[in-house]
Amino acid sequence: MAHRTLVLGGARSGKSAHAEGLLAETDPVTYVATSRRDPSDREWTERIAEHVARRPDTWRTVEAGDPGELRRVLAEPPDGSPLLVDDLATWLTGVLDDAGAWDRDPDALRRVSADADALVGAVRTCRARLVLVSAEVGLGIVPATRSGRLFRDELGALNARLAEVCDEVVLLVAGLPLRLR
Ligand SMILES: Nc1nc2c(ncn2[C@@H]2O[C@H](COP(=O)(O)OP(=O)(O)OP(=O)(O)O)[C@@H](O)[C@H]2O)c(=O)[nH]1
Repeated sequence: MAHRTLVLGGARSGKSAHAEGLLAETDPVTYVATSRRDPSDREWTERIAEHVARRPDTWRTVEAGDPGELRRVLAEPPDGSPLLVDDLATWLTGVLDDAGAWDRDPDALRRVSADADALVGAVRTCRARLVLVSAEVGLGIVPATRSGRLFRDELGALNARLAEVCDEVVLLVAGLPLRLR
């Protein structure tokens, strides 16, 4: 069995469901949610509620909207249980927000880079079975905004580094898994 799996895919590709399926026979699982809740955003709140409703009752959820929280969970997985991290694109959004990096300030970008290094290191040394979900956003047209291009580039680089430290890598396209490693 793979120890570290990276599940990539575009929006609505079915990557979360695929990742959940990989751990369906395992119980309990710690689900690490990296997105930040925003009560003013009804659509996002409903999406999260759908996720919560479809997870087995026995799974534990860790709210890791603070990017550093993910590192802490990877270093000390609760009860050594398998971890499902959903997802690295929202984790990166939080890092870019917190660093104030959207305008490409060099110091802010250095902080982003340091956080990415620390994350990759924490994934490499994580002792628990680990399934990481991340978005593949590099296949469409070049984003019109500087911030859009920054996000696309930073996420593409992060995904490549995560793939290096995972023993299994899968790309979801139209709900179908394509095994890359
Ligand atoms: N804060 C929080 N976020 C959650 C929770 N459950 C799921 N999420 C977030 O929901 C997001 C996934 O939403 P989806 O709508 O499935 O993503 P998608 O990319 O459009 O669709 P798929 O590719 O099909 O997975 C991830 O960023 C998760 O962090 C939760 O309990 N709390």
